[in-house]
Amino acid sequence: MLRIKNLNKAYKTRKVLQDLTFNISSGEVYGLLGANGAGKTTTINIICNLLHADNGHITINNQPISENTKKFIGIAPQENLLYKTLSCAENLNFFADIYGLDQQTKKQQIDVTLTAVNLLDRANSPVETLSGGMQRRLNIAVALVHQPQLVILDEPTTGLDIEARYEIWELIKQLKNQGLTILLTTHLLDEAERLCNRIGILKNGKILAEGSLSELKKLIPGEEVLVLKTTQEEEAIAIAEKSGFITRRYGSDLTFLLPNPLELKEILTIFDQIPIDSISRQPIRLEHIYVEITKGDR
Ligand SMILES: Nc1ncnc2c1ncn2[C@@H]1O[C@H](COP(=O)(O)OP(=O)(O)OP(=O)(O)O)[C@@H](O)[C@H]1O
Repeated sequence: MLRIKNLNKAYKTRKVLQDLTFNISSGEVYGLLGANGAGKTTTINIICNLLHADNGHITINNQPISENTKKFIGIAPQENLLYKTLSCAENLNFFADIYGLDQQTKKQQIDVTLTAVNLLDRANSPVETLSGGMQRRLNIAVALVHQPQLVILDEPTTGLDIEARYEIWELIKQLKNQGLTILLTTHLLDEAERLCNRIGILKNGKILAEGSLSELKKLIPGEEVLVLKTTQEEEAIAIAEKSGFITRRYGSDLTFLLPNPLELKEILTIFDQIPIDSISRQPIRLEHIYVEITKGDR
């Protein structure tokens, strides 16, 4: 549905997108994962025709991005785009008018989207009386009201408490189950892991790796992660490397990538010469993949 090929964008001499290439198929939730400044918002602004790339190709439904393709896209920006003194329904009415919905479709779509984001009972409440989580859900409703084919959610849970975050995740899962195509940008790895069919890891305006979680796992030289707490870290590293483990640090945690899964008994035998405060085996997660993939490109 969305095809992006060799997109480049620079602000003066600063290259922000460098041959950016990725596709999103219909019905897919694609996660664009990147740290602050990776180029996520710039990419979104180009997709929405708010910004022009210096060169490259970008199409939606095989049509080059233009004013005409705006109707295919719904965007929930990072900062809520809502009128605080207007009610939920009035906000949706305003945006539905911008998209040119007729009276009947508009009325119907306001009800449908308020129901989808679980705010029908707050239809007449002014936005300023809603919680932060509710406002974020309404911000997503604005993106849905004109029945777009592609919905862009730009860091939809940033700044929300965990309960509100769970509500947004549930909402995104529902939209996914309805077959909506979604581009989700986030720097929250567990968010991408939970919600996305495919993930692109973006750094300095380049996709460093892309695929489903299981495809990305194959890029990692390990089957399992071992987190070890010991007062004798140097000795632990020497022992581990002799056994073919790969040493990594995630924050202050001493961690090893194990090329093959081992029984805990076998692991304890390997480290039996040093004191161990704690040891835990974990499956490879997106967090580990992200660090592995981005570390060589810092
Ligand atoms: N109008 C601008 N003029 C100059 N530089 C800009 C402009 N907009 C963005 N940048 C720079 O381009 C880079 C990419 O920014 P962008 O906002 O696309 O990143 P992002 O991945 O969305 O980051 P964040 O998660 O912080 O929103 C950053 O280094 C940013 O400082």
